[in-house]
Amino acid sequence: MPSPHASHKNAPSVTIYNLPDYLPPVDEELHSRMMKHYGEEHWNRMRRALSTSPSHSCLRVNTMKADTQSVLEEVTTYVNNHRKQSTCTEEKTARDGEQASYPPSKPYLHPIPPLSSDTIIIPHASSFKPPPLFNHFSPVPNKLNPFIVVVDRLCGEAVLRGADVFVRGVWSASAGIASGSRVLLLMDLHRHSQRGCLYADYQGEAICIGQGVALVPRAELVTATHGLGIRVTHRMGPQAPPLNGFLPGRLFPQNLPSLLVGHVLAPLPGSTVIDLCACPGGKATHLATLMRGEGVVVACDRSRKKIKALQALGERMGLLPCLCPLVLDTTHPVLPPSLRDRRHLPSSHPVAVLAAAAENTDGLPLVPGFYPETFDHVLLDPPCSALGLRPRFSLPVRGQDLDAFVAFQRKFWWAAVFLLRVGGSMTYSTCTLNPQENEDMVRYALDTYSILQLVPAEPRLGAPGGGKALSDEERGKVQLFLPGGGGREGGWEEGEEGDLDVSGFFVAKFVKVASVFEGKDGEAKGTAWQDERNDRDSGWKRRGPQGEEEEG
Ligand SMILES: C[S@@+](CC[C@H](N)C(=O)[O-])C[C@H]1O[C@@H](n2cnc3c(N)ncnc32)[C@H](O)[C@@H]1O
Repeated sequence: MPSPHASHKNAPSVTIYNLPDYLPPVDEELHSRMMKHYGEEHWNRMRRALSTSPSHSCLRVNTMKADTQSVLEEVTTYVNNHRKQSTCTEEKTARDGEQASYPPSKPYLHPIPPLSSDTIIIPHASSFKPPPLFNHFSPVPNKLNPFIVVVDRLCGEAVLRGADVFVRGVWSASAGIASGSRVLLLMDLHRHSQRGCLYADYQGEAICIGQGVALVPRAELVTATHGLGIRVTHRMGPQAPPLNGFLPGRLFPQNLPSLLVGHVLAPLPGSTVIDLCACPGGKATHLATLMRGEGVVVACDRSRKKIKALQALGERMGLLPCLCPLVLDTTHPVLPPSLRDRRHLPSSHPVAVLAAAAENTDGLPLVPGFYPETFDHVLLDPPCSALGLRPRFSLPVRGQDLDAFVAFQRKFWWAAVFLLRVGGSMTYSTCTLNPQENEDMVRYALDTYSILQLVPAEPRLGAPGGGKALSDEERGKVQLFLPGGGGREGGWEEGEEGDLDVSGFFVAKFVKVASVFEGKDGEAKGTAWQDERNDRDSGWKRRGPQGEEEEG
């Protein structure tokens, strides 16, 4: 619902939407596919939930560097100091005729083992009441009119997740803002005005997302290239505290379902693991931590820039050399066994391959790939349509793009199956609501690679899968997380499996029960899979669809 403050004469032409009524626009084809799968009511509930952030923050403790219980105490102190600070600012506002206050937050360890060993949940008070300054809002300047700052969409989404405003995210600002001015925060939806314009000249559609205190004057807000610009004192929805840069190296903010993936894969110390699509590295660093730094997690990504950043993260977290970041296109990472003989390598074990590798100028190993059936565990978390990320105010994916994601993801599967040793496990995950990339992909994998067996993804936090691609038993083995109240008609009862206010996510686990080279039809299958591999190199399909998680 647009607010009544739209389009006044001699004033910025702005239409303001209220949270959480705002439904992000979606491409027609995408809309109809989702409606068909989830039903109208459920899909609309999910769309609404997508424009809010989860009602908690989730933090993973780096147990290689810190003790979970003492980190919990530090987090509790930090969160409540932050709350007090914000309440002081709100009390000042209260003296000006408004009120806002929130109860103290009680962070806790996730109750389900083994998450209880490293997972801290910070529950947030939540209010969609417009912030106090909004009551004075009018596009026509007047005495009570507060200063307005418009931020871009990505910055706005980060603010709703708990971030302060960095100057790079500022799109437009009122004249006269000084350091210490209280400002109302709007999020621009369409970039119709010019970046850096005066708020009086701003035109467009926006959402009120909160209020804060300027840390620098207007000129710096709109021209500086880095640094904090506004401390946020009130956000629409969950009142998440800023956590970036808090206890660096010891804490890692990570969505709960993403954090679950490491525990589902559950590598033991000394294991040999490959993460085929590793960056930015949340899951790979978790795996190395669970292995207590013993063994190897080969963390591959085709983006050199991202791999360099992952190397720096691994260093900060004390996980090198167990974590081994590697630039590699993992749609074709399998070396033919014949190459091993030619190179006189002592072993095809990944560690031997890494040890024999030359280094490039960045100090990263130059490895063309690995030999078949040499990893104990494989993680496949490929680029996906990312329809589950929250909060989101734009869903740039079109219905027809979904097929492209599926085609691209299938290119990693043969590699995963070839690299995994017999008896080893493979975990597959996505952050999307698209069933083609979730349940349908599991069906594809089971039908294509009969040597893979679906096993329960445990511990269980999510709901069973949906749709018709999997049998009841198979649906019960995978985990599906849907924003806005679970995966079935009418939502879930409170406390029931699936009743989690999280981002959309999917996870499935497999074991490999026979060799790709074994069995009476093994050779034929091996050839077929090689064909699939050879098929990889055509046109844009090789580069993959340009989703959000892609290089760029
Ligand atoms: C969904 S993200 C992975 C997130 C990661 N697992 C984590 O937990 O932080 C997908 C990643 O795959 C990478 N990628 C895309 N195509 C690739 C390819 N052909 N080979 C290796 N990595 C690729 C992207 O650069 C991106 O970083």
